[in-house]
Amino acid sequence: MRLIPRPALRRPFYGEFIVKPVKVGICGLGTVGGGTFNVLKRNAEEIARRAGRGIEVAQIAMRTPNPNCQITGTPTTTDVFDVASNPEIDIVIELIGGYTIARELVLKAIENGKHVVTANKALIAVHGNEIFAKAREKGVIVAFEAAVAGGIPVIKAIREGLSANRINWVAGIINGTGNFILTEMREKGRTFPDVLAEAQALGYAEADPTFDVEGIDAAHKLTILASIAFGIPLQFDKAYTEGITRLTTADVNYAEALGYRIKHLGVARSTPSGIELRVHPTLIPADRLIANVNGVMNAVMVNGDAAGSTLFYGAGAGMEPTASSVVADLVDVVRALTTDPENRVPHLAFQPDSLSAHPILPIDACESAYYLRIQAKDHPGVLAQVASILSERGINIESIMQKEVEEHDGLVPMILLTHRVVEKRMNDAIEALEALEDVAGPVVRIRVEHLN
Ligand SMILES: NC(=O)c1ccc[n+]([C@@H]2O[C@H](COP(=O)([O-])OP(=O)(O)OC[C@H]3O[C@@H](n4cnc5c(N)ncnc54)[C@H](O)[C@@H]3O)[C@@H](O)[C@H]2O)c1
Ligand SMILES: N[C@@H](CCO)C(=O)O
Ligand code: NA
Repeated sequence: MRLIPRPALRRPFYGEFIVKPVKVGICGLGTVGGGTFNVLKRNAEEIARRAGRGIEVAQIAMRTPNPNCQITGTPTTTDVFDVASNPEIDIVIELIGGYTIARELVLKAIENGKHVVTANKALIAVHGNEIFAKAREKGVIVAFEAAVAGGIPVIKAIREGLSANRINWVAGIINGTGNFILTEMREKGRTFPDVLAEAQALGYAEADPTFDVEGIDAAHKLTILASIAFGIPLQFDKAYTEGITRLTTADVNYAEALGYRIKHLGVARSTPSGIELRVHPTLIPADRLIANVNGVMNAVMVNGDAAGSTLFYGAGAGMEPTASSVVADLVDVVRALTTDPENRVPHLAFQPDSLSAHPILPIDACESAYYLRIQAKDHPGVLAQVASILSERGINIESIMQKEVEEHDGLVPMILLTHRVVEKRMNDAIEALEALEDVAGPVVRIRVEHLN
C-alpha cells in the first residue's frame, strides 16, 4: 500500500489575518467579565480562525481588579460610559448587571452606533423591547445568548435551529443556583442557607440571591424564551413567579415515593386562548431526562410541531460556561459586521413588525396536573369528603397515598395526584378542602408536568 503524504497542515495564526482585529470593550470585570477576558485571550487563535478576524479587548471598565485576570497592557477606566463613547470600540460587552446603569450604558452604546453583547437577562426581560427598537433604528445588533441558561446555546437553537416549527411549549430548569440548592438538599441533606452560601462563593448567584430562589431570575429567562419561541413582545410583568423557599423535605420525599422529582421549572405554553408563562416548583416523573438534571446544570426542553421535543443541556451558570456564550455572540457579531441590518437574524427571532398580540394568561387560567398534601384528622369518611369536593369540580384523581397517623398531632397526611385542570377550579377546590372540619391547616399544592 502506498501512503500518500498528507500536505503539512497550514497553521493559521492570529497575526496572519490581513484585516485588523475588531476592538471590543468589556464593562464589568466580575465573574462573567473575567471569564470573557480569559477565554478571549486563551482561545484568541481559534476565535480569529472562526470569526475571520481577531477580537481585541481595547478597554475594560472596572471598579475593582479581578484576581483571576492578568490584564496587563489593556487600558482600563472606572467609568463604563468611557467604553460606550470610545471611538475605537465596535462592540460593547455589558457585564455589570442590574437594570439602571446597564440600561443607560446599552442605550448609549447603541446611540453611538456600537453593537452590544450582554449576559443581563433582567435588562433584556424588562427593557428589551425598548433596547431592540433602538438597536433596529441604529442598525446594530444586541446579542444575549449568555442571558439564558449560561453556557447552553439555546437562544441560537430556538431562534435559528427550530425556525421551521410552530413551537407548542418550552419548559426548563433555567436557574443554576436554585437547581444546585435543590440537588444538594435532596442528595446530601444540606440546609438551604448553607448551599446558597456555596452557590454565591462559586459565582453562580445573582447580586441579590432572592432573584434566584424566588424565581425572578428564571422568570426573566422564561420571558426571553417565550418571546423567541412564540414571536411575542417581552412581557416580564405578566410572568407568574413562585420560589423554592417554601418547599419542605416532606414533600420532596413524598414526591420521590410517588416516582417524581421536584424541580424549579419555567413553563411557557401556547394555548388557543393565550400563552402560559409561569415559574414554580414542579413535580416531574423521575424517569424523564430533565428530572435528572442536577447541580448547577440547566436544561431546556422545546416542543415544536415538526421537530417534536428537543432537549438542550449544559452548565447554567459560572465564569467560563457563561463566557462561552458571550464570546460566541462576539463571533456572531463580528461575522455580521458587514451585513445588511435588514437581513440579520431578528433579535426576537420573528421580524419585529410580525410580533403577535396573543395575550399572556393569568395564572388562574393556566392548566396543569396537581400534587396535593392534605393534613387530615384520622376520622372515617374524610377521604370520601375530599373525593367528592374534587369530583364536584370535575377534578379527576390519578392516585392517592395515605400515610400512617403522625403521632404528635394525630393527623394523617393524605397525598393526591390529580389529572390536568384549570388552576381557577383547583383554587376553588382547595378553598373547600380547607374549610372541612377534618382538614387541618393549609393544603400544600405543587403543580405537576409530565412534559409529553
Ligand atoms: N455569574 C453567572 O454565572 C452568570 C451567568 C449568566 C449571566 N450572568 C449575568 O451576567 C452579569 C454579570 O454577572 P456576574 O456574575 O459577573 O456579576 P459580578 O458581580 O461578579 O460582576 C459584576 C462586575 O461589574 C462591576 N460593576 C458593577 N457596576 C459597575 C459600574 N457601574 N462600573 C464598573 N464596573 C461595575 C462590579 O464591580 C463587578 O466586578 C449579570 O447581569 C448576571 O445576571 C451571570
Ligand atoms: N444566577 C444565575 C446565573 C446564570 O444566569 C443562575 O444561578 O442561574
Ligand atoms: Na445560552
